[in-house]
Amino acid sequence: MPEKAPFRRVLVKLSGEALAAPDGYWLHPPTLASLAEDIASTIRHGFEIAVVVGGGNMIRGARISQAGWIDRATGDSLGMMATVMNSLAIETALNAAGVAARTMSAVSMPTICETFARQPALHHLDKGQVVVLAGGTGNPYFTTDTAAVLRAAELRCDAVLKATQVDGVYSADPKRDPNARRYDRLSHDEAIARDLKIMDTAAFALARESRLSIVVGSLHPPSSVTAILTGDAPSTLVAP
Ligand SMILES: Nc1ncnc2c1ncn2[C@@H]1O[C@H](COP(=O)(O)OP(=O)(O)OP(=O)(O)O)[C@@H](O)[C@H]1O
Ligand SMILES: O=c1ccn([C@@H]2O[C@H](COP(=O)(O)O)[C@@H](O)[C@H]2O)c(=O)[nH]1
Repeated sequence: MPEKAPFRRVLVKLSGEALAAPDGYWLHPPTLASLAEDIASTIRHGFEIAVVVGGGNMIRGARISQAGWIDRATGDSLGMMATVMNSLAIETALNAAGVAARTMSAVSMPTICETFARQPALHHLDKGQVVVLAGGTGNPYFTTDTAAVLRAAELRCDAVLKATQVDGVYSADPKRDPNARRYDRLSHDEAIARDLKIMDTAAFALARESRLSIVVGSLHPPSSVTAILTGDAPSTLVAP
């Protein structure tokens, strides 16, 4: 059991950009290896980990459909497939780091990975394996933030950790507003009412309904998934 953290089973939401080179797109093997080592360290600290990864290093359906050559639903299908590619890359890096990991996709691809089903996923987690949940919710017009909250609720996680580019939730986007101030803690109601765009409203609303805590922190050193979960790096807690 972790010493400082009040959580044991945590769903880690990684943005797709977390898998890319600092100034690039696609997949960056050294970045993947260091991410896998970070997750391996959380397991040594006693956490049980599920992972959802976004697709922003490859495709976002809303963005590519804006150009007009592809409709939104098809663009979102491409985005969901990007998350499967990212998930398989993380699974590979985790296995190389000595962590048993398996990808389960909401979009059925039986020759490539398991299809997501709740009971087998719970079984894998109970055995201490990392479950990498691919394909978002399996439906267009959603995001992987919403998928993360959905799966965390289904898989009895204690919290979602959104590991991202910034070290918490701010009063405004800190990349745009230098006067934005960071919250240590706020409620789901406050996050929704203040339209704090760190996660989409659907994700916050589902977390509120499921009474699920969301922790937001940075992936950039000296912060890390492990440091956030052990309380050794700053973060914001969104909780009832
Ligand atoms: N109120 C806010 N507090 C903190 N960050 C904010 C806020 N509003 C917007 N942001 C921005 O949100 C970004 C976090 O979103 P991030 O790119 O990690 O997720 P994402 O868009 O879900 O990624 P992906 O699509 O790859 O999963 C931060 O980099 C930050 O600039
Ligand atoms: O449930 C979902 C989740 C995701 N998508 C599509 O995938 C991309 C990538 O996900 P991000 O959360 O933006 O990183 C997203 O833009 C959607 O196009 C989806 O359709 N359904």
